[in-house]
Order: sequence, then structure tokens, then C-alpha cells
Amino acid sequence: MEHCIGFIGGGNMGRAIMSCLLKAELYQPHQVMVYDAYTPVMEKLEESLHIKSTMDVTKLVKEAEIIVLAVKPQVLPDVLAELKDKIDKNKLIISIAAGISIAQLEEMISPEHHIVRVMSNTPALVGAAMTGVCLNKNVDEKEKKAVLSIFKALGRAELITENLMDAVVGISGSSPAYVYMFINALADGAVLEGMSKNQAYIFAAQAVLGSAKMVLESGYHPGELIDMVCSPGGTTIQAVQVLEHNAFRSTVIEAVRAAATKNHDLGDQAENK
Ligand SMILES: NC(=O)C1=CN([C@@H]2O[C@H](COP(=O)(O)OP(=O)(O)OC[C@H]3O[C@@H](n4cnc5c(N)ncnc54)[C@H](OP(=O)(O)O)[C@@H]3O)[C@@H](O)[C@H]2O)C=CC1
Ligand SMILES: O=C(O)[C@@H]1CCC=N1
Repeated sequence: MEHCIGFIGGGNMGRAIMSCLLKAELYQPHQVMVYDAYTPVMEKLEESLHIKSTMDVTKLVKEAEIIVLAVKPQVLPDVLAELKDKIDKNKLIISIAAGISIAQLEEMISPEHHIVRVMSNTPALVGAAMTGVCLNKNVDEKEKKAVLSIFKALGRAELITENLMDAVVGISGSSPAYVYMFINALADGAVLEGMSKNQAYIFAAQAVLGSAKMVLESGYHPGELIDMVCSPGGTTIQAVQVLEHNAFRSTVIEAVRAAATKNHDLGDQAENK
């Protein structure tokens, strides 16, 4: 790709996306530009990724053909209020902000702009993100392909309908945090049995990685995979009984719903700003 991609916000997610695009050689460093309110963030990105930074956000929206909005949802309305009249209608605008709908983005920019809303996750840092993508009516086939190739460079990406965006936050945007909690707790269990914490992290993380690969690659559904592990009268069914007794599955379902609900609320908060 010969055009320039510009990031407004170079924090956790902005940085993860930029580094994946460079690693996949979808863009060369001179084609990537960042503007961040916090200057040391830009200096660090210039140093580590050799990309261009600018303290002039207007310059970024002029030079970049694709503009990625990678700031927190709470500041997005102010950022767009300043920029809306400076972004050409032929630019492709990608928002990664939680909660902000396409209709709200169209209201903050304009309904004529080409706008994409995505929800990705931090495993993008290791090329293993899961990203849900939805497009407004102005996005054409070529742009759709470009967006999917950008987010496939981060891991997996799928087009979804926007009504599923809250679910996507609950199941994959926020879920790395709950999975790390699970890994940490698994490791603590092994520490209780005498294993060192560092070794326990490796055993726990590899077990989670392997189990995830089984779901993605074996063709069995999770229920069948559970049965394959639970030998009659064996060790696993003892552990499963403890998890069921403590409402493990129901707690996870409620956690997904809580994240989804908050995603919806973030949109409402932006509306009332
Ligand atoms: N973290 C995650 O797991 C995920 C986050 N997201 C979404 O990604 C977006 C970014 O999140 P994340 O990367 O975690 O956030 P970060 O806080 O790590 O990054 C945002 C960056 O934007 C900077 N910033 C603040 N205000 C402005 C401004 N007006 N103009 C330019 N830059 C500004 C921040 O600076 P300062 O710190 O000084 O405020 C910070 O460096 C959010 O909308 C979030 O909802 C989506 C999926 C997963
Ligand atoms: O916690 C958040 O709001 C962001 C969005 C999804 C993951 N992190």
C-alpha cells in the first residue's frame, strides 16, 4: 500500500495496531503517522517503530488517507468536534473506540464520510487479536478489503452487524482481562501445590492456548472437548464439580453481559456530552 495511515492516539491499542501493520509489511514506517496528546508517547513510538509523528493533528488528517481514531471514547467527541471540518470526505475513518456507534460517529463527523467501527483487543500486540468490524453505507468494496487486511494483520477479523458490537466487547474486547485472571488463578492453584510461580504461568498459559487451539481447529464443540478430558471417576470431574458449585459459568456469562452493558452506556454518555 502506498498511502499513509494516521493514528490519533498512540496508547495501548494504537501502538499494537501500528506495530502489527509494520510487522506484516502492510505499511512501511514512513507511511505511518501518529498524533498523541502526550508528547513522550510519540517520541517513544518514533524511536521504537521509526514512524512519523506530528504535533499538528490537522497535518495528520490532511496527509493520511486512512485515519484511525484510537483515543478513549470519553475524549472522542471533543477530538472530532475540532477535526470534523478538516477531514476530506474521501478519507476512510476507522474508530476503535468502545461504545461509540456508527450513527454517533456520523453525527460527530458527517453522514457523507466513509466510516468504520471496529472492536479489537490487546492480543494484537502479539498478532493474535480478535476484531469485529462494521462499516457505514459509504464504505466501498475496495475500502472494505483494505480494512479487513489491516485488521487481519493483527490476528483474526470478521465483519459483524453493529447490533453485535456490545457482545463483541464482552466476548473478545474485554475478555483478555478475564482470561489473565483465570491464568493467574490457575497458576496460584499450582503454587499451592508447590510449583514456582514462573513455571506455573507457563503451564497455565500453554494449557489455555492449547485449549483455545482445540476449539478453533479440532471441529469439536466445547461440550465434547470437556467430556474428552473428564475421565469417569477421574481428576477433572472433581474440579468441574467445584467450578459448577461456585457458579463459574454463570459468573462468566454475567461478566460478559456487564461489559456489554457498559459498552452500551459509554455510547449514551457520549450522546449526553
Ligand atoms: N485497551 C484495550 O484493551 C482496548 C481498547 N479499545 C479502545 O481503544 C481506544 C484506545 O484505548 P487504549 O489504547 O487502551 O487507550 P490509551 O489511553 O492507552 O491510549 C490513548 C492515547 O490517546 C491519548 N490522547 C488523549 N487525548 C487525546 C487527544 N485529544 N488527541 C490525541 N491523543 C489523545 C492518550 O494520552 P493520555 O494518556 O495523556 O490521555 C493516550 O496516549 C479506546 O477508545 C478504547 O475503548 C478497544 C479494544 C480494546
Ligand atoms: O475497558 C475498556 O473500556 C476497553 C474496551 C475493550 C477493552 N478495553
